[in-house]
Amino acid sequence: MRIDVITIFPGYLAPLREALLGRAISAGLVDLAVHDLRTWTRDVHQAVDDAPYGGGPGMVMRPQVWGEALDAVLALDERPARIVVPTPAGRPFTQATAQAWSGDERLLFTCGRYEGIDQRVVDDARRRDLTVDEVSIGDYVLVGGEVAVLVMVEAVVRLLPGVLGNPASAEQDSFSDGLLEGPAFTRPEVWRGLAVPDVLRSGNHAKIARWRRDRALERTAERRPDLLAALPEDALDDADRAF
Ligand SMILES: COc1cc(COC(=O)c2cn[nH]c2)cc(-c2cccnc2)c1
Repeated sequence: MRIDVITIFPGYLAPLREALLGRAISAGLVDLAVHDLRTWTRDVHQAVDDAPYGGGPGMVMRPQVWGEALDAVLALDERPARIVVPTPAGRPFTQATAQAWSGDERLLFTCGRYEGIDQRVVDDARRRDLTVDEVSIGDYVLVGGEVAVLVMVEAVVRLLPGVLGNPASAEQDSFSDGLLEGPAFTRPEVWRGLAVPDVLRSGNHAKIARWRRDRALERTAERRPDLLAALPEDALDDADRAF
């Protein structure tokens, strides 16, 4: 997978070259290229923003600079790219999104700052039949899209074959069965007077699986009833309902 990121703060993306993601890049599982948006400015001040039409607070990122940057970066590779715009106004980015994008050949992230990017940049790309996804990583406002890109790249790249040492861990992700993960424990058996639940040391794998499922259902019902309500009819068996 090729990943391009266009930003006015390339340094913000440095963490992508650390640890797991860094190893995925060194192993050639991911090609990462970070581009400074100001490369495509033409004025001495390298202006990337201007006042919003219609008034209102803050500034908007100029279409000319973004248009030239997108065209230039797209042209660097003939593989079709999914253009991703992180924004509070986007569709929710979920594990399902990460799963879907992990099959893409190329992702191109555009990091907006200020109040956002002139809408015509997205409109122009879409009318050229480019895939443009405006997505939100959560209902809060960040100063720029860079942090959202770190989140999304990590969620996607960890799903690529060969990236995680233990692929089972991605398959048994939280949300993979639509429920939250239950509690996890490791040694010692007793820590500060708190013991590991006996069932987990019983060696009875059926009982352990049942206990884990019950804890996941309990936690999901308590913290994310919306996820429980969204489960397909056949997702819960009689034992689940009994819980
Ligand atoms: C592209 O347009 C953007 C992008 C961003 C950065 O992304 C996020 O904040 C985000 C992404 N998922 N959840 C939040 C922020 C603004 C923005 C800032 C101030 C007021 N209004 C909007 C605009």
